[in-house]
Amino acid sequence: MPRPIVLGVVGDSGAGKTTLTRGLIRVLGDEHVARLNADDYHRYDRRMRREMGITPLHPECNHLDILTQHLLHLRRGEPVLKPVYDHRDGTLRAPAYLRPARFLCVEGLLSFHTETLRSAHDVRVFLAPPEDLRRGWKVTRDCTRRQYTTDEVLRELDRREADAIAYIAPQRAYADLIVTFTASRTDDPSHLDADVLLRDSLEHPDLTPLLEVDHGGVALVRRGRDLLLRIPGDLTAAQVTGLEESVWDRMSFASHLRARRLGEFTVGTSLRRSNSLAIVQLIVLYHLVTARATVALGGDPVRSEWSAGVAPEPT
Ligand SMILES: Nc1ncnc2c1ncn2[C@@H]1O[C@H](COP(=O)(O)OP(=O)(O)OP(=O)(O)O)[C@@H](O)[C@H]1O
Ligand SMILES: O=C(CO)[C@H](O)[C@H](O)COP(=O)(O)O
Repeated sequence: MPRPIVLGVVGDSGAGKTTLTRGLIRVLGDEHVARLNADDYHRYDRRMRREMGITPLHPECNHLDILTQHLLHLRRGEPVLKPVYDHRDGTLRAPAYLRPARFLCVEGLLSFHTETLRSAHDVRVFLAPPEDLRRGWKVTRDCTRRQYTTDEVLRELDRREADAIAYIAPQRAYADLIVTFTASRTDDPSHLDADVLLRDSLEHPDLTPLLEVDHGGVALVRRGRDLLLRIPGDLTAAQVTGLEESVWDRMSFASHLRARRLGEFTVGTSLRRSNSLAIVQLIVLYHLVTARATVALGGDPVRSEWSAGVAPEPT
């Protein structure tokens, strides 16, 4: 069996890593995806972190060495016995087996922190929503699913600020795609705009022909060696379908995946849908299935390291 294709999704807590990944797993099929959440590699539980005054964003608060070993095993197609962190009450639990599959989706706060970690990923995505949006997302999520009060989440966010700047933000320089959802036209979370910086470290789908057709304000702008794709949150259903069809047409070898829906997310416990999220997920999906096709034919996905570590221009 060809080796698994490894997707890394990095961003601060509440930035949307699980939301992006969940849709991809639905489309690829649960049975074909091994999912690794790097939160499981926290060195200390919630109570110990509080007593020690350390935040989960600090590299010392995580077994990054073990995470690295496990990623390399999984990438070679070997199972691992991984630690388990339970977000419902902030405790460490008994370890669990994770078996490799066609794709490995890794969500993490610090998965691009070292060169060895970075090079274990075929596709690297960094999520960078504006702070006010992320804080709102985290408060709602932590209060509904992680047993926190609003005051506790806000205090915790303040405590983490320095580590977020020191350790989370610098990782964006190593991503192939940097995604920023913004509430510029409306606060409705189903209609957020999305900016996707397509860095030249990967060969992205050629989206230029799309822009010859009117896709309702979708724009592709050059940013140095990179391209910025701007997706307005208020596209009509027909415009979205046209745009999605154009990307699907560029991955005809994955047409069997086409029927499933992308773009779903939750607010608290209610299920919603976002077209801009669906389009972002489709672009990531393009990279996963393209890399898979390359590996299946005995090759290795091509990566240009020219821009790795070079801070991208601001959007
Ligand atoms: N693209 C999006 N559009 C609308 N809402 C979003 C989007 N991404 C995330 N959210 C909201 O933010 C919440 C938190 O997102 P999510 O759980 O995916 O973040 P995360 O990065 O996985 O967090 P953590 O690292 O803390 O586990 C979601 O439950 C959802 O309400
Ligand atoms: O930054 C986070 C990523 O999910 C979490 O806050 C961290 O993993 C600790 O979890 P919890 O707040 O549930 O104790």
